[in-house]
Amino acid sequence: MDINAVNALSYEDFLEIFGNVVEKCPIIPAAVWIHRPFTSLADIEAHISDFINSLPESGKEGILRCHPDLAGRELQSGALTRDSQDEQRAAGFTDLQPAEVSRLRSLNSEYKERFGFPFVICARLNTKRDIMRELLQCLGNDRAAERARAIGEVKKICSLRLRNLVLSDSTNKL
Ligand SMILES: NC(=O)N[C@H]1NC(=O)NC1=O
Repeated sequence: MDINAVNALSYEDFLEIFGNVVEKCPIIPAAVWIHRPFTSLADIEAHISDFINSLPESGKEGILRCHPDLAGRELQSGALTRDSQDEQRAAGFTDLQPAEVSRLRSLNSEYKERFGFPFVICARLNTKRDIMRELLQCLGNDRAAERARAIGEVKKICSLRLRNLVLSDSTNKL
């Protein structure tokens, strides 16, 4: 869909289509609706980013807590959102060996205990090996640094989800 088609959507249809660009946080696309008409895909992305930046630190952590664990029980039971399922598959998490699953789960638990929110990383931009390395490294960060890094990853995930839904400006020109 191009940006004109996005701007022509009803509020309900906009939320139906864009409701999960930030995992399980439909309030975010709902909040940026007020900025229509959007001038481009980058414009929608910038409004989402500004909205997230405007939240108090507790709100940012709330966004992080909406994210499922990588290779967690929801992946195993098929309870992930379609977006998450596709992203975790792309990073190779549907094909882990049992030993890799238990290692990852134990590191995820340690991380959650330390920071109070799950480890979040843009799965589409990393291999499972990168992700394991990053998770180990991040365990040494302090909470504020980790919150900021993870929110940066939420924005990358959002950007890729938006690109799946809206043609970019350069594509529009083709
Ligand atoms: N925890 C976490 O990073 N989850 C995710 N990352 C991603 O790209 N999709 C997710 O569900």
